[in-house]
Amino acid sequence: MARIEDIMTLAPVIPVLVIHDPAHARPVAEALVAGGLRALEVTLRTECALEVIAEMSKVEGAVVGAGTVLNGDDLKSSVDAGARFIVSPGLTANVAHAANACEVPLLPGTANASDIMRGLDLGLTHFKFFPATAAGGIPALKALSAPFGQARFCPTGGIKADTAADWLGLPSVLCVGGSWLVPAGTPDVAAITARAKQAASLAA
Ligand SMILES: O=C(O)C(=O)C[C@H](O)[C@H](O)COP(=O)(O)O
Repeated sequence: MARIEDIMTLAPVIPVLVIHDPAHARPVAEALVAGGLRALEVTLRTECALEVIAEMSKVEGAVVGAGTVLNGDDLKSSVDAGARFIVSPGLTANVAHAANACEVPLLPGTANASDIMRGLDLGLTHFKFFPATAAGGIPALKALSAPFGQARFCPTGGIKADTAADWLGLPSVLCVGGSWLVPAGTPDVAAITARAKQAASLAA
């Protein structure tokens, strides 16, 4: 089983993907991998998300995970579809236990000290910080990182191409997540690869 830190350090940015058409899965994944982003988070926000996970998993170099995983059932169907890591907007014992049972790395969302302490109790040390900008931005994550020296984060929510580097400058941040790489609509693969290259070149 891979460790979540191995997934988080594949590249400085994890694209958060909302894909409405399974036909877009492979071109989008190929464009992102070509730009240097290998860990891809497919959110379970669309009907076809599990199919998209299966399709993207066929792309060489792609390490495809599921996002918006809200419970154990979501987690199990994502793993069955081929997800190699799991991202959740929050942290519940239900999802953490399901991840252990399925032996899949988990990146659960935390927004405050109590969330992080619940995660530490469950044996977790790597967390999403969500919603990063709305939950207080960089000052909030700096303050939260102080008492939790062992914790490492992937801030997500409101981060864009021009703010990612500031977050990546924090010692507790291994990578950031964001949906800016693949805007809604028919994918422009050249533009996606260009954005991915820019993101991949950021210092983690
Ligand atoms: O769907 C999930 O599992 C989430 O937790 C939310 C997403 O990670 C953010 O919505 C991405 O944020 P933006 O980059 O601001 O679009």
